[in-house]
Amino acid sequence: MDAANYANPLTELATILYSGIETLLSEYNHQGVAFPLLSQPFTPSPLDTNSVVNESTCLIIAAAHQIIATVRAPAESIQEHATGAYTATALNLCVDVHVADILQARILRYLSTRHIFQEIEPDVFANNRISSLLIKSRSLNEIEANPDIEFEGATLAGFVGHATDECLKASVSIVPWLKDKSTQFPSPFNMSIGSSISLFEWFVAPENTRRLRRATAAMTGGGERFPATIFTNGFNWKSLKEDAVVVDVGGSVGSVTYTILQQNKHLRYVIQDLESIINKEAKQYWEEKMPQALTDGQVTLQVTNFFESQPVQNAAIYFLRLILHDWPDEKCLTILKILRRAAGPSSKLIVFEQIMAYPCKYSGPFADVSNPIKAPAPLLANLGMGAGGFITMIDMQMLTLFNGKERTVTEFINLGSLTGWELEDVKPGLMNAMVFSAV
Ligand SMILES: C[S@@+](CC[C@H](N)C(=O)[O-])C[C@H]1O[C@@H](n2cnc3c(N)ncnc32)[C@H](O)[C@@H]1O
Repeated sequence: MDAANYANPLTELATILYSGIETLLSEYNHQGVAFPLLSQPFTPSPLDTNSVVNESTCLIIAAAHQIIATVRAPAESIQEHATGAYTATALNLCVDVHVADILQARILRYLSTRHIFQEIEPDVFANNRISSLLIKSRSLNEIEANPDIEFEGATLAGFVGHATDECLKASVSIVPWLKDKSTQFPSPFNMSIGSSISLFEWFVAPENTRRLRRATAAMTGGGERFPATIFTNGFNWKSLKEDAVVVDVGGSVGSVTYTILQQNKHLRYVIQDLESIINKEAKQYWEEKMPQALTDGQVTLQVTNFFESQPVQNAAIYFLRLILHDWPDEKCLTILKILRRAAGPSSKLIVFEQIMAYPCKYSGPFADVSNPIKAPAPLLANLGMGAGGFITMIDMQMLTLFNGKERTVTEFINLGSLTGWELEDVKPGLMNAMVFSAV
């Protein structure tokens, strides 16, 4: 058939790209805010969570990536992806020797070419909007005097350190682990360290203390990257009566509880995690943020292993934020069964996680929240790198570290129905709030 009969996907992609850019710029204009420049350091803006900005950004990124994949020589695409470890390694060095803070390394040319840092004249580098996020919140003098504070408030530096150290080393074991059908190791990470202890137990060893602090900073701050409304509007907390109990299962320091508590002072909260987290990081977090919540009993920190028991019976709410994705199905079933046994008839379970969208069409239950932005053809249904990039990256990280996974809405429904929980509501958003009732 004559090629001229086909609409050229490149032309359609360019139309999506242009119209996305027009929408984006007109929203900034409308709000009276200048569009940020790549060459300027990052500063938070009220438009960071604006829904028009978010939607047009997803469309622009999806179209731009698809254009690049279409026009770039396929061999070049393969080579760039296959050597992604260099980007990771270069970022690792930046965080480890504080390059974003002092700007000295030659390796910066590699990153500047990928728009992380900028080379403003030969051999002179400066931070840009992207690299500025690696600057730690404490000064280098403060960190030298007290290395324990290195990652305090340094979310992205924490994420880079975690992703480019233990995750990168473990990723080398993905292939041998997948190929070895008789492996005794629960995950590629375990194969890389030659032991079956979980990442969380491994972090407890004294030589991994810095890694634990780094990963905790990434997780806590990772929580802050999601607007507070995901948690505060994910459920009608005001509908719960005075002193109703909310249990944050595997809550780490309890940063989600803290967010919910700010608007719901009428409730009581229990934050549960392993001993190493509860007795140190979590205690420190609450003593700094809200010490009276611990003394007056509004917040209880409780050492609990979610595979073994649930000490709080008949709570109004049990919630799990970013827990199920750490574990394979059979482990999730254990966690959910233990919660179901402790639950009363009106207890609810809330799972805060992202839902994995299919890159192809999906029209089953909760399809609207699974693919919230309608993707115009010829974009992928999950918007490719415009929306599906982050969750598929985290999915690989979960596979590497835990043999865990990001799940589709169907997979969440199935986990619930096997353990006595029925999915009754899903709130859309950057992260979804899935509300299950006990059946
Ligand atoms: C990905 S983090 C999520 C933390 C928290 N829910 C959040 O969103 O900030 C997973 C948490 O599960 C905790 N954890 C791992 N195994 C556990 C277990 N067996 N019992 C209780 N908590 C556990 C870890 O210590 C860690 O804090």
